Amino acid sequence: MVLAQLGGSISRALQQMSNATIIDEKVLNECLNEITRALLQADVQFKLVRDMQTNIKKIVNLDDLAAGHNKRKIIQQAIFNELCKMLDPGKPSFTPKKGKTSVVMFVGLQGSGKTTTCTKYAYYHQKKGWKPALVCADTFRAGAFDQLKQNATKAKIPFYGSYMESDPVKIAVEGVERFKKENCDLIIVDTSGRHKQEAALFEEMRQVSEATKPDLVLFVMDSSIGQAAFDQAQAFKQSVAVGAVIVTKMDGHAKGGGALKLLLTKSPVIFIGTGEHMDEFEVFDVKPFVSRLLGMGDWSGFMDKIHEVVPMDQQPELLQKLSEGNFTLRIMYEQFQNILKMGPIGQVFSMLPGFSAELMPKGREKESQAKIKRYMTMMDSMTNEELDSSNPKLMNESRIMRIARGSGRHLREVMEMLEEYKRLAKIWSKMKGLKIPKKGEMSALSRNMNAQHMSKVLPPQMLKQIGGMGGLQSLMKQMGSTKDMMGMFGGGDK
Ligand SMILES: Nc1nc2c(ncn2[C@@H]2O[C@H](COP(=O)(O)OP(=O)(O)OP(=O)(O)O)[C@@H](O)[C@H]2O)c(=O)[nH]1
Repeated sequence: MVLAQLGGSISRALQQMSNATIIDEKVLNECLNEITRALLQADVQFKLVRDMQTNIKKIVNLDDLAAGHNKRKIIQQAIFNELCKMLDPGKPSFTPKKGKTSVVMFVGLQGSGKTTTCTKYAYYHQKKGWKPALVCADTFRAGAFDQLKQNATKAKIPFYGSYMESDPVKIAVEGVERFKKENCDLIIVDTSGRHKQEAALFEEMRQVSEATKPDLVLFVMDSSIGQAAFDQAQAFKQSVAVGAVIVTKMDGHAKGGGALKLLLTKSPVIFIGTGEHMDEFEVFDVKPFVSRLLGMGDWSGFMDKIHEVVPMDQQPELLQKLSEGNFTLRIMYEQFQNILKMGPIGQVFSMLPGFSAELMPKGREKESQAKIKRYMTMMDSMTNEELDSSNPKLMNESRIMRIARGSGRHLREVMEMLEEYKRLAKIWSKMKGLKIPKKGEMSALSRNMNAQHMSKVLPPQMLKQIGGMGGLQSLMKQMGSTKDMMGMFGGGDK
């Protein structure tokens, strides 16, 4: 991920501050300078960074803080809040409603990932029960219709386009009309990204927009081209009313942290593209994003993924088992299955408490995926009794040898897998008693979650940093919602 380096620098600065015995002006300044350096290197505007620093210093007035105050906690929270504030454009964009027809027009220069993103956007909604459809109004690039057709067919999404017609406005109107008649609730119009002359492209965008009257115009921005993407956005905004932005190729490394700057656009960023595949596409939500940027996990994102991929009828059972705190090998097996199903493994791992660092080192996704598959093969050689037991003593030497023989793996590998199980079981046992919300009931987490649970889930070091139970309780009160808390601290036990 492009931003991993930036996130690493910021969390290192926070960690260094936390390690200091006394938090004084010097320690605070060092921490803020480190963060400032990291943000400037990430190409964030100087003024924004300076304002952020001033705000944090205003909130964290060390002289005014009585000795009893937990300074580390206050500083960390101020930094988290300021980063969120910096990334939040404030005004939400138009949001299509399921069951009610909306037309969404995609604009962006050729190569930005527009056609791919159209399909990802359609597929994302289709998985959530929408009836999307794709219209190819790019008549300039030969092959544009074929590309859309191929993507749409793969995802089983209806599409419209023409090899013969050269007027994009005509095709756009025909496509939109047809899919309105077919009661599609999300009609996506893909447009051209190139013309012989730039002015002609913008004129075409204006005409397609005027004729189809889109409810939302989405600008697709390529994160790997840095500043140039901004200038493009400005040019498009002059011809059509861009309502929101999708930033693509956030998985690349080309422009380093420059991608963070792209998230600071005046139009809200609503999704990010994180790979070439259909499901490498994520909702962009500021708080969980910042929390992941700082390496703290994203509990709510993980819950959403669970709801997305685990069959409805199996969800209550799995969540119930997890909340009982009996983490058996079978549950681990099922979780591995789900992880593999969830698609891009790297995306999911960073959301899971306890899974991220050990099992899934950054940049070694393929290796980790292979490791999971290996673990699953070994578990295939286990008996039901072994899979359903949460008693670690059951796995004696002769059982381990049998499993190794049965799966054709080394004894050492079986032991490694069992160690991994023990590590995860320890983390998940701390979730015992936690009521896990049903689909669409994220707020229930707030009601059901209390500081007691949180204190069990948090790494002890982090709990100490926020001032133990007392600090945690007041922090939760201040934050108002435990969803945010879980977003912030879902990183789990390390
Ligand atoms: N790594 C990565 N590649 C992406 C992402 N989104 C799109 N791509 C790739 O970017 C390239 C260009 O994507 P297209 O969808 O063809 O680009 P386009 O903007 O539609 O181009 P035109 O149709 O000519 O306007 C393709 O190789 C895509 O697979 C992303 O999020 N990450």
